[in-house]
Amino acid sequence: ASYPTRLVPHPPDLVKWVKKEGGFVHEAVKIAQDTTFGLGLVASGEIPKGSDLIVLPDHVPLKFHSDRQDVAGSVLLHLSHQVPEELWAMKLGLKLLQERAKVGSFWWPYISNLPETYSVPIFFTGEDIKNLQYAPLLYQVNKRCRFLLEFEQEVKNGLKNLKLSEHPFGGQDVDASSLGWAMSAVSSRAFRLYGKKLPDGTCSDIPMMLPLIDMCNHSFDPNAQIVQEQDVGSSKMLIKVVAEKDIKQNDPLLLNYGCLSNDFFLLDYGFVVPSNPYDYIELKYDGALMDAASMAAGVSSPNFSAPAPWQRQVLSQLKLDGEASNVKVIIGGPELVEGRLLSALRVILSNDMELVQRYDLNILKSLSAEAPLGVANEVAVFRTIIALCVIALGHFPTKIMDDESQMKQGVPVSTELAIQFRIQKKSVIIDVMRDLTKRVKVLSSKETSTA
Ligand SMILES: C[S@@+](CC[C@H](N)C(=O)[O-])C[C@H]1O[C@@H](n2cnc3c(N)ncnc32)[C@H](O)[C@@H]1O
Repeated sequence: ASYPTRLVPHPPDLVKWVKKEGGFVHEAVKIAQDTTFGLGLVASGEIPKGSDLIVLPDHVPLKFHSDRQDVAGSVLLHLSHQVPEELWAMKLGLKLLQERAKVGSFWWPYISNLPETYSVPIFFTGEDIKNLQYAPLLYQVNKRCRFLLEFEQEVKNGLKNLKLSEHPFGGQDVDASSLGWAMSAVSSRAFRLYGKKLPDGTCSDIPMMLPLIDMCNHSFDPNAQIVQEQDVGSSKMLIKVVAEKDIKQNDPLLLNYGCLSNDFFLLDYGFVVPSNPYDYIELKYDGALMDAASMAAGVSSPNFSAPAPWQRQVLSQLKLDGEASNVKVIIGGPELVEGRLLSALRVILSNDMELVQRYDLNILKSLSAEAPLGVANEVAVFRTIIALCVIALGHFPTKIMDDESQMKQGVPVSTELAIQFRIQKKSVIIDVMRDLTKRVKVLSSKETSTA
């Protein structure tokens, strides 16, 4: 359990503040320390399904808004334009930093209740980043770290020579570490909700920080959910948390943050979900790798490196070959084997062009389509994927057993998170291997019983 300290030692009472601002908080909703996930919301009594738990009026959420009329506003807007879209949390983070620095900010009761530190990997030591042992995440972490260092320079340049009255951060120094704090505060707590109605009737999707609501921890089996409603008699939106189930006394109030892989849980929220059904590993669809795997699986002279023209055609339909190709494929998650990889293997391991062309590609992509190109083909496909899994496991420098004994020795929080993360990635691979081994057994018994 970790209990990050808050920005100030004794922050104001958030529940009282939300009520004072015209919001509603169910009398049985309390902030509690006793969860394993830091602070959380807990029911102090029974709450029936359908009850409103928290209602926030429109002016309480913190959104990116910048007044271009004043200099400070336009400086902030200019800086925000330099943040790439995928790092939207940094954009709202600029607003958060501005409010954090402002004396008498409307949001101070909220901001002072935010954690002082975050366990996201941008704050890991170089050693712990390596401890993740998984290249796609290392890449993302390094990208974010690089961005923060470059953005620090942009911000410093943008703030140079400004008068105090024009300074968006009240004259305070802003560096990579404070930018990282703000980005993590937002990525771990903001929700993307409907913004204003656009002229075409659709709604824009805007990130916002929701005071008090963001004290709810995550579960894939939540008992509460966020809903947006039009306020009666006005055009303003209310944001509510509603009980999705009957809630018992002492139950934590839990929201589903999204069906995300552990890469995103760790990068954005600083935690890892054990046995996460949405976790997966990324592989590259590469002819040489596929040949190696299928040979290890007992296929004699596979032709992944030199597919026949009709097979290449299918590969390019699957965007695994040709100009606009995307060779990143995934194993694990709800699909178990990405449809593009499964169908590519089925097609390349078949030499029956006519049979392949009889099928819709969507059927060939589906694991529930039973051995569409024959049992022998399906067995070769599954064995090849199992061999791919063995190769992928071999890329991790340690085994799960080593990881577990390292954890038992007692390690710092960030090392523990890195080890948990890589244990989960390896478990995803092992689970896929187990599942496919079972399928191979079933298929082989079918083959022998029909033989
Ligand atoms: C929206 S905040 C929830 C309130 C937070 N616990 C606090 O102390 O302010 C999200 C953070 O809570 C923690 N958290 C939420 N759900 C979690 C879970 N299922 N497992 C581990 N940590 C969790 C993580 O630190 C995450 O970044």
